[in-house]
Amino acid sequence: MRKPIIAGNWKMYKTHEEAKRFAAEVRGLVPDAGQVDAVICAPALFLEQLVTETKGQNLHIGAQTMHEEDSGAFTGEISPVQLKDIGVEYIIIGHSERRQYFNETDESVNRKVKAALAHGLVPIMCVGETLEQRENGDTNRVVQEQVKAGLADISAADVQKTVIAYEPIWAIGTGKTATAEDANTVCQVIREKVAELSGQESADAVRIQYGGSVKPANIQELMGMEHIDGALVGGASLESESFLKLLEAGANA
Ligand SMILES: O=C(CO)COP(=O)(O)O
Repeated sequence: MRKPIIAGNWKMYKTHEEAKRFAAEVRGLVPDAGQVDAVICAPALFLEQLVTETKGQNLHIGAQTMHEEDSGAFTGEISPVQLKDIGVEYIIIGHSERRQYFNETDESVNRKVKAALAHGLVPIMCVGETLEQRENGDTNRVVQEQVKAGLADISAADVQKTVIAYEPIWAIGTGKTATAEDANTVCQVIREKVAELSGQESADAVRIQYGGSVKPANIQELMGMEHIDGALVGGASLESESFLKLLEAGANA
């Protein structure tokens, strides 16, 4: 069985003080590691502090993007080596907001996924269609192409360590969720693509999250679906109370 993974994506929210308060509020309340992997992907500024403040708990810290090189003259960027050095364990790669506003492409996503794996970070690789693509019946083709390009030249052992997040762009921050059945269908399409690219063992092991307006009220139904192994959550991960409810639902899935 695949262990559920619930990850919060704080995006560009919270002050230093608010991040600190969140860590204090969840202390001692995170379900244990046998039940669920719990992750917070925070703004880079707060990563080191959060790693320290969550030590010894089943709450793992991730970044929201990174550069693929180990070091170099890339003003403003952060490398996998630097993230690993301060105790970061997860990295979101190719979020639709990065693809839309920061020119990330399937090719750069692939380079970053490889770099993350090479440095022992767990990549959460995001895929998903726009509303227009969905309305044109292109959803399956779009996500299959993103998965194929994103996982190009990655060994089966590394594919099995990767988390794929299916986030339909029209469902992000809009309050619109894909129905659990629709989300499950696309996650199944992704799993079948992984089987074709990397073998059945990879497809059985790879964890696929759904993301897009996930909240305590709908997570249970989503987690009940065969091909949905977790959630990547924006808005509902910002408050400790709702994040803990999401973890609880993940632990009981
Ligand atoms: O983009 C998301 C997580 O990466 C989803 O955001 P919301 O949960 O706020 O819709």
